[in-house]
Amino acid sequence: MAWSVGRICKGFLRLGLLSKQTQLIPVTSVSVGTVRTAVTLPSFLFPKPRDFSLPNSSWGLEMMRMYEHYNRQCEVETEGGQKQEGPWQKLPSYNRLLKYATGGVYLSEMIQSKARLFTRNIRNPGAAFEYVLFVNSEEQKCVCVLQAGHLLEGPPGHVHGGAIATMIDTVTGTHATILSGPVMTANLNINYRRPIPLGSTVLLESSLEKKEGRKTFITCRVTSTDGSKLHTETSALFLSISASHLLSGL
Ligand SMILES: CCCCCCCCCC(=O)SCCNC(=O)CCNC(=O)[C@H](O)C(C)(C)COP(=O)(O)OP(=O)(O)OC[C@H]1O[C@@H](n2cnc3c(N)ncnc32)[C@H](O)[C@@H]1OP(=O)(O)O
Repeated sequence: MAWSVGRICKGFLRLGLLSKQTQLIPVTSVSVGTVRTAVTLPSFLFPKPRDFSLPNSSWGLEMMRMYEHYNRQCEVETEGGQKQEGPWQKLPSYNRLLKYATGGVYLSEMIQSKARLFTRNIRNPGAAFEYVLFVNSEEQKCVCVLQAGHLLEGPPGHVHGGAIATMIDTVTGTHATILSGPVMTANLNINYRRPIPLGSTVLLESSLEKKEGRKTFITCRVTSTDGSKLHTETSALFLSISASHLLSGL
């Protein structure tokens, strides 16, 4: 099992680099007696996975505007007219993580399970979490543009606090993974300052505060897209873990 855990680790570690280099290679693993072996299946058996972070018909004007604002900065033109990577990089988003990680090899139990990423398991576009993440490696920042759909209601007309916490965990967790490799959330400390209207588009901005050994401390602010309204402030602690810790469910 050591080799497959190693590959899974690699998949996690590459998460932050996926958008341009990702080669989607469907690989499965089968168990024969006690020996587990990797089998590459012909790609025509697999549909191309959907990248949920691409625009769809449910995205409103503000969601599109903010998406384009950051997407434009993923590729810039030099004075000589050459295209090169910009300061931001868009992260793709699938409804399962390991299945589509580069070189992804995963356990047979996982193939058969019906597990889906919580934030990407509602098929109806615009109904719940519509979001896209961008990462800025130089500034060690992540930004998420979120359009909160009608199924996320908590107080009438406003977004549920748990749904907000889910998105904060997703953004800071992704950011911590990019910075530190496999991690788990140990602590999320959220101050809810101002409710978020259902259907609105907001920004989640995540910044590295510090790293101390296995600990990665991240802060995250949720604001209106023009930055004038502060909705929540969060400090989060992530602890680096070994992939075997994650897979053994300890
Ligand atoms: C690519 C990703 C994309 C997906 C994004 C979604 C991200 C979603 C992320 C999650 O939601 S993860 C799921 C929610 N989190 C959990 O279920 C974690 C459950 N808790 C654990 O598994 C363990 O408690 C944990 C791995 C977090 C820590 O256990 P360890 O045994 O590795 O650490 P240990 O308890 O020995 O503590 C190590 C250090 O951290 C400190 N620590 C641990 N938990 C803490 C805590 N809660 N608050 C403050 N400090 C804490 C602890 O005091 C100690 O400090 P010192 O080294 O300075 O002594």
